[in-house]
Amino acid sequence: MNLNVFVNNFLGFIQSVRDIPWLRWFLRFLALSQAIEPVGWPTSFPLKDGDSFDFIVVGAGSGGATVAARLSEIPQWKVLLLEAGGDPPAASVIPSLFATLAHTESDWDYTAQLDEGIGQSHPGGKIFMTRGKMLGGSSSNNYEIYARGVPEDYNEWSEVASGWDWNTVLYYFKKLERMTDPVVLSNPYNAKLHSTSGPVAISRPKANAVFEKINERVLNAYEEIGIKRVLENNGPEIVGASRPHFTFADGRRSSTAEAYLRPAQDRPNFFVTKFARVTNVLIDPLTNRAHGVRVMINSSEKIDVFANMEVILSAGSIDTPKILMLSGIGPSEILEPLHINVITDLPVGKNLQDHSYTPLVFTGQRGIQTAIQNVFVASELDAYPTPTQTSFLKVNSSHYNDRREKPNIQTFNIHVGATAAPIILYGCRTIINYDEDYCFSMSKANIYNEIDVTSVLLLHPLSRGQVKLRSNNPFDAPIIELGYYRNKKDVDLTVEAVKFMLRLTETSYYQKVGSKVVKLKVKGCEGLEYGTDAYWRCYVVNSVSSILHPVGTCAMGPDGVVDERLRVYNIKGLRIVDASIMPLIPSGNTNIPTIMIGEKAADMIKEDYNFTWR
Ligand SMILES: Cc1cc2nc3c(=O)[nH]c(=O)nc-3n(C[C@H](O)[C@H](O)[C@H](O)COP(=O)(O)OP(=O)(O)OC[C@H]3O[C@@H](n4cnc5c(N)ncnc54)[C@H](O)[C@@H]3O)c2cc1C
Repeated sequence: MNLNVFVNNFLGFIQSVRDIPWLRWFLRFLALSQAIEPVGWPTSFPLKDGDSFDFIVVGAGSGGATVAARLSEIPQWKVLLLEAGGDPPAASVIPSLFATLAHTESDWDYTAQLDEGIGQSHPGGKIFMTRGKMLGGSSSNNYEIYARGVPEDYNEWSEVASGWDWNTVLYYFKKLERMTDPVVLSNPYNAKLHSTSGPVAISRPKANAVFEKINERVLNAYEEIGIKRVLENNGPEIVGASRPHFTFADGRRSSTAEAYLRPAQDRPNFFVTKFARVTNVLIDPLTNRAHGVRVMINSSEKIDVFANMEVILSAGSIDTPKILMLSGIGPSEILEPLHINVITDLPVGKNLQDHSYTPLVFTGQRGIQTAIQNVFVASELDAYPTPTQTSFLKVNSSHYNDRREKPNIQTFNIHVGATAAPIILYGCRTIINYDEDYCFSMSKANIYNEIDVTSVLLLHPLSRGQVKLRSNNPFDAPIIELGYYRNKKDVDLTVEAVKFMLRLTETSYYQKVGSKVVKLKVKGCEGLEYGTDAYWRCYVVNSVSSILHPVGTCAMGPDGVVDERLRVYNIKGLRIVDASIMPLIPSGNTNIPTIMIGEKAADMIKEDYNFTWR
């Protein structure tokens, strides 16, 4: 047993007795020490020009690491996994440090564009579109919120792609999951939806007493405005509020690098090459068969490697469409002006859906004593750094004429003690790219007061964006048009949800502390009277940002890019396994649905080659 395995097992034990304060501190120390030690990740296979494999998987993220590791369970298959980045750094492994990963070498550091007149509080209408560039992809730098979506999401998928209904995908949600929360497991209604034997570790560790008290306060306030409290957000009740579960446990992030690649790395038929950036798929012009990929190794050497059976693209919702278009698969109106030969005209890059959000900031208690909670952030090194609550709700959807049984809004709240203003300013400017006026008005509110930053997320936008090529140079970043609010009904629903959440100031705790909604300086809304309908409409339009869930750019379905078995139309030997295949964005965060896609894809591929694996 190596040191990491031993330490992980030990941490698991300590997690179960973590109410004892000195043990908790010991746990944090160990979490940090094992993250710093860079052992346990797969070593990089030295790829050579002309090498051949059975399957080549491009991108080791939520979808790619999962499908590659599962395919390598068949000993006869030689599986190559190519990843443009390297190992996850310590800040990825330590659960509380995710915010420090933006703009590092582990981030693609893309910028997304808003349409003119939308999101004017972002200089130039630009939003930083962080994507993980390392083993585990965005599962290694995301914010670790655990969400599956609701049954209706997948039943709707199955209307365009058979075999993706809830009952089928639930099997894979359970297959991937190692639920460690005793509260969920001890309730029979909830427990039956969960599993304790999958690779992705899920927890909701008890926080310190100060955080717990704050969580209670916020959840009570939610109840007062009519959002009921539920045991968990992935249980039988599809609307309601709770503390979320997280994709970490035992002081360590459970990315797909951790959950799938580390356990599979010693298989003799499994090869992982890091710092290997694929520029295009090699397609035989006579047969339209994908037979390999062109790869840039260590930013210097360009080589071709070959796939006897299939190439699987798992580069994510931004890079998979980019690679396809550079390979001649995509809309002719984009490829032809760039002098790319069109092999097949498919709606690649279209149908981009994302969860946009509008932040609301509420002031809480005033006084230096509220700064105390910031001290406790350090004590949550192995867990979540702030008190955090999430809720799923269905606000009046008359504008949508929507009868579907699913939530249409998610809220995500982080509570920050007073005097964290410099950190708020940093996050607001550097991570999200709001302008100075906006960020100063937010951080100023926190100098003497604690604040709640409540993001109101639109779960099922009708608007669509698009990923386009900037040029035919594979090293140029693509154009990412988020397309928010192209359909005005999305504005209507968000305004309605924002107004609903404003009622928090009427609840007992918020009243007691004299809570106010912070008047953020939103560009474009200067002349409007605060609190009017016109004001909130302007606020929603111009303070919008991205929760970083782009999906759907290579959608599954008859009008899309892949069929229900994820095979690219008109091309043999080419599949897509990542968030880009989602025909509709689910009711919640997108990491776990993407891992589910990886699990199901692996089984479908095994079936297609007559290996049944259930
Ligand atoms: C900052 C952030 C916070 C988020 N928070 C949450 C959250 O709290 N909960 C949640 O559920 N979801 C969250 N998400 C979303 C979720 O993580 C993603 O939807 C999911 O990881 C997407 O998986 P994927 O496989 O499609 O892409 P990725 O996981 O991004 O994987 C793509 C992989 O392909 C590699 N790649 C790309 N191009 C190439 C190339 N040309 N050659 C070789 N390799 C390449 C990339 O480096 C990457 O490793 C967040 C995302 C981000 C970025």
